[in-house]
Amino acid sequence: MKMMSDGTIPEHHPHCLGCGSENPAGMQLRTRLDGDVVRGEVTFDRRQQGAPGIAHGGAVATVLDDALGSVLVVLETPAVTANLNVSFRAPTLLHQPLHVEARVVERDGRKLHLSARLMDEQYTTLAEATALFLVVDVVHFTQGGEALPEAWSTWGSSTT
Ligand SMILES: CCCCCCCC(=O)SCCNC(=O)CCNC(=O)[C@H](O)C(C)(C)COP(=O)(O)OP(=O)(O)OC[C@H]1O[C@@H](n2cnc3c(N)ncnc32)[C@H](O)[C@@H]1OP(=O)(O)O
Repeated sequence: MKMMSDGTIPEHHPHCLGCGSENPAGMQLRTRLDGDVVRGEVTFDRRQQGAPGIAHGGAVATVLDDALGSVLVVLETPAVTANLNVSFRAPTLLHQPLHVEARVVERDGRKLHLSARLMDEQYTTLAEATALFLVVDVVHFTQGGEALPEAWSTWGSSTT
Protein backbone atom coordinates (compact mmCIF):
# COMPACT_ATOMS: atom_id res chain seq x y z
CA MET A 1 0.00 0.00 0.00
CA LYS A 2 2.02 2.94 -1.28
CA MET A 3 1.58 6.30 -2.93
CA MET A 4 2.10 6.62 -6.67
CA SER A 5 5.66 6.94 -7.99
CA ASP A 6 5.06 10.63 -8.82
CA GLY A 7 4.20 11.38 -5.19
CA THR A 8 0.47 11.66 -5.73
CA ILE A 9 -1.95 9.73 -3.63
CA PRO A 10 -4.63 8.07 -5.76
CA GLU A 11 -7.58 10.35 -6.32
CA HIS A 12 -10.28 8.09 -4.98
CA HIS A 13 -10.82 7.83 -1.25
CA PRO A 14 -7.16 8.42 -0.41
CA HIS A 15 -6.77 6.10 2.52
CA CYS A 16 -8.63 3.39 0.63
CA LEU A 17 -5.98 2.79 -1.98
CA GLY A 18 -7.24 0.19 -4.35
CA CYS A 19 -10.71 -0.04 -2.86
CA GLY A 20 -12.15 2.01 -5.74
CA SER A 21 -14.56 3.93 -3.54
CA GLU A 22 -15.13 7.63 -3.99
CA ASN A 23 -14.47 10.31 -1.43
CA PRO A 24 -17.22 10.47 1.17
CA ALA A 25 -20.23 12.55 0.10
CA GLY A 26 -18.85 12.98 -3.40
CA MET A 27 -16.04 15.30 -2.37
CA GLN A 28 -13.16 15.31 -4.78
CA LEU A 29 -10.19 15.67 -2.50
CA ARG A 30 -6.97 15.08 -4.41
CA THR A 31 -3.83 14.67 -2.39
CA ARG A 32 -0.12 14.45 -3.04
CA LEU A 33 3.01 14.25 -0.93
CA ASP A 34 5.21 17.33 -0.48
CA GLY A 35 8.10 16.30 1.75
CA ASP A 36 6.44 15.01 4.90
CA VAL A 37 3.24 16.95 4.31
CA VAL A 38 0.15 15.71 2.49
CA ARG A 39 -1.32 18.52 0.40
CA GLY A 40 -4.55 18.58 -1.50
CA GLU A 41 -7.25 20.62 -3.15
CA VAL A 42 -10.98 20.44 -2.70
CA THR A 43 -14.01 22.47 -3.75
CA PHE A 44 -17.31 22.13 -1.94
CA ASP A 45 -20.60 22.28 -3.82
CA ARG A 46 -24.31 22.22 -2.94
CA ARG A 47 -24.09 18.59 -1.82
CA GLN A 48 -22.01 19.73 1.15
CA GLN A 49 -24.02 22.86 1.89
CA GLY A 50 -24.98 23.79 5.44
CA ALA A 51 -26.14 27.41 5.58
CA PRO A 52 -26.80 28.87 2.11
CA GLY A 53 -23.52 29.12 0.21
CA ILE A 54 -21.50 27.76 3.12
CA ALA A 55 -20.16 24.24 3.63
CA HIS A 56 -21.61 22.13 6.43
CA GLY A 57 -19.21 21.69 9.34
CA GLY A 58 -19.52 17.93 9.06
CA ALA A 59 -18.36 18.09 5.46
CA VAL A 60 -15.38 20.23 6.48
CA ALA A 61 -14.54 17.70 9.20
CA THR A 62 -14.83 14.88 6.67
CA VAL A 63 -12.32 16.49 4.34
CA LEU A 64 -9.91 17.07 7.20
CA ASP A 65 -10.29 13.45 8.36
CA ASP A 66 -9.79 12.28 4.80
CA ALA A 67 -6.57 14.31 4.46
CA LEU A 68 -5.41 12.88 7.78
CA GLY A 69 -6.15 9.42 6.42
CA SER A 70 -3.80 10.13 3.54
CA VAL A 71 -0.98 10.51 6.05
CA LEU A 72 -1.38 6.78 6.70
CA VAL A 73 -0.24 6.16 3.15
CA VAL A 74 2.90 8.14 3.87
CA LEU A 75 3.48 6.22 7.08
CA GLU A 76 2.52 2.94 5.38
CA THR A 77 0.65 2.17 8.58
CA PRO A 78 -2.94 1.01 8.95
CA ALA A 79 -4.64 3.13 11.60
CA VAL A 80 -8.03 4.58 12.42
CA THR A 81 -9.27 7.87 13.78
CA ALA A 82 -9.84 7.52 17.52
CA ASN A 83 -10.35 11.22 18.18
CA LEU A 84 -10.84 14.22 15.90
CA ASN A 85 -11.01 17.83 17.11
CA VAL A 86 -11.98 20.49 14.62
CA SER A 87 -11.83 24.25 15.11
CA PHE A 88 -13.83 26.24 12.60
CA ARG A 89 -12.08 29.57 12.12
CA ALA A 90 -14.05 31.13 9.27
CA PRO A 91 -16.97 30.16 7.02
CA THR A 92 -15.98 27.75 4.26
CA LEU A 93 -17.63 28.96 1.09
CA LEU A 94 -18.96 26.71 -1.64
CA HIS A 95 -17.53 26.75 -5.18
CA GLN A 96 -14.12 28.07 -4.03
CA PRO A 97 -10.93 26.09 -4.64
CA LEU A 98 -9.47 25.32 -1.23
CA HIS A 99 -6.17 23.96 0.02
CA VAL A 100 -5.80 21.15 2.54
CA GLU A 101 -2.69 19.96 4.30
CA ALA A 102 -2.06 17.21 6.84
CA ARG A 103 0.98 16.01 8.71
CA VAL A 104 2.33 13.91 11.55
CA VAL A 105 2.90 15.85 14.73
CA GLU A 106 4.17 13.02 16.88
CA ARG A 107 4.23 9.26 17.00
CA ASP A 108 4.06 7.55 20.38
CA GLY A 109 3.85 3.79 19.94
CA ARG A 110 0.41 3.01 18.47
CA LYS A 111 -0.67 6.63 18.93
CA LEU A 112 -0.32 8.87 15.91
CA HIS A 113 -0.87 12.54 16.69
CA LEU A 114 -1.75 14.24 13.42
CA SER A 115 -2.89 17.69 12.36
CA ALA A 116 -4.64 19.11 9.31
CA ARG A 117 -5.71 22.47 7.98
CA LEU A 118 -8.22 23.72 5.41
CA MET A 119 -7.35 27.05 3.79
CA ASP A 120 -8.85 29.36 1.22
CA GLU A 121 -7.11 30.36 -1.99
CA GLN A 122 -5.05 32.99 -0.11
CA TYR A 123 -4.00 30.35 2.43
CA THR A 124 -6.09 31.87 5.20
CA THR A 125 -7.04 29.12 7.65
CA LEU A 126 -10.74 28.20 7.57
CA ALA A 127 -10.62 25.14 9.81
CA GLU A 128 -7.98 23.11 11.56
CA ALA A 129 -7.95 19.70 13.15
CA THR A 130 -5.90 17.72 15.57
CA ALA A 131 -6.42 14.01 15.66
CA LEU A 132 -5.39 10.87 17.44
CA PHE A 133 -5.12 7.88 15.13
CA LEU A 134 -4.43 4.47 16.58
CA VAL A 135 -2.43 1.92 14.64
CA VAL A 136 -4.44 -1.24 14.02
CA ASP A 137 -3.80 -4.55 12.35
CA VAL A 138 -5.24 -4.56 8.85
CA VAL A 139 -7.62 -7.27 10.12
CA HIS A 140 -9.51 -4.41 11.81
CA PHE A 141 -10.96 -3.51 8.41
CA THR A 142 -12.42 -6.96 7.84
CA GLN A 143 -15.07 -6.20 10.47
CA GLY A 144 -17.23 -4.71 7.73
CA GLY A 145 -17.58 -8.21 6.30
CA GLU A 146 -16.27 -7.21 2.88
CA ALA A 147 -13.14 -8.36 1.08
CA LEU A 148 -10.21 -5.97 1.40
CA PRO A 149 -8.48 -4.58 -1.67
CA GLU A 150 -5.50 -6.59 -2.89
CA ALA A 151 -3.29 -3.50 -2.42
CA TRP A 152 -3.87 -3.74 1.32
CA SER A 153 -2.36 -7.22 1.65
CA THR A 154 1.07 -5.83 2.53
CA TRP A 155 -0.17 -2.69 4.29
CA GLY A 156 1.63 -2.34 7.59
CA SER A 157 3.95 -5.26 6.94
CA SER A 158 6.98 -2.94 6.93
CA THR A 159 6.07 -1.42 10.29
CA THR A 160 6.34 -2.81 13.77
C1 LIG B 1 -7.53 2.76 4.91
C2 LIG B 1 -8.68 2.63 5.79
C3 LIG B 1 -9.22 3.88 6.40
C4 LIG B 1 -8.26 4.57 7.36
C5 LIG B 1 -8.99 5.37 8.46
C6 LIG B 1 -9.42 6.72 8.00
C7 LIG B 1 -10.02 7.49 9.10
C8 LIG B 1 -11.36 6.93 9.48
O1 LIG B 1 -12.38 7.40 9.03
S1 LIG B 1 -11.40 5.59 10.54
C9 LIG B 1 -13.16 5.44 10.93
C10 LIG B 1 -13.50 6.09 12.23
N1 LIG B 1 -12.82 5.44 13.35
C11 LIG B 1 -13.23 4.25 13.80
O2 LIG B 1 -14.13 3.61 13.32
C12 LIG B 1 -12.48 3.73 14.99
C13 LIG B 1 -13.46 3.03 15.96
N2 LIG B 1 -12.75 2.73 17.23
C14 LIG B 1 -12.09 1.57 17.36
O3 LIG B 1 -12.12 0.68 16.52
C15 LIG B 1 -11.30 1.41 18.62
O4 LIG B 1 -11.81 2.25 19.63
C16 LIG B 1 -9.80 1.77 18.38
C17 LIG B 1 -9.16 0.76 17.41
C18 LIG B 1 -9.62 3.19 17.87
C19 LIG B 1 -9.05 1.68 19.74
O5 LIG B 1 -9.33 0.45 20.34
P1 LIG B 1 -8.13 -0.41 20.95
O6 LIG B 1 -7.21 -0.84 19.87
O7 LIG B 1 -8.76 -1.46 21.78
O8 LIG B 1 -7.32 0.64 21.81
P2 LIG B 1 -7.48 0.95 23.37
O9 LIG B 1 -6.77 -0.13 24.12
O10 LIG B 1 -8.89 1.27 23.73
O11 LIG B 1 -6.64 2.32 23.48
C20 LIG B 1 -5.24 2.33 23.20
C21 LIG B 1 -4.74 3.64 23.75
O12 LIG B 1 -5.34 4.72 23.01
C22 LIG B 1 -6.10 5.56 23.91
N3 LIG B 1 -7.35 5.94 23.26
C23 LIG B 1 -8.23 5.13 22.63
N4 LIG B 1 -9.26 5.85 22.13
C24 LIG B 1 -9.01 7.12 22.43
C25 LIG B 1 -9.71 8.34 22.20
N5 LIG B 1 -10.87 8.38 21.51
N6 LIG B 1 -9.17 9.50 22.66
C26 LIG B 1 -8.00 9.47 23.34
N7 LIG B 1 -7.28 8.35 23.58
C27 LIG B 1 -7.80 7.20 23.14
C28 LIG B 1 -6.38 4.70 25.13
O13 LIG B 1 -6.57 5.49 26.28
C29 LIG B 1 -5.09 3.88 25.21
O14 LIG B 1 -4.08 4.68 25.76
P3 LIG B 1 -2.92 4.03 26.72
O15 LIG B 1 -2.24 2.95 25.90
O16 LIG B 1 -2.02 5.18 27.02
O17 LIG B 1 -3.64 3.46 27.89
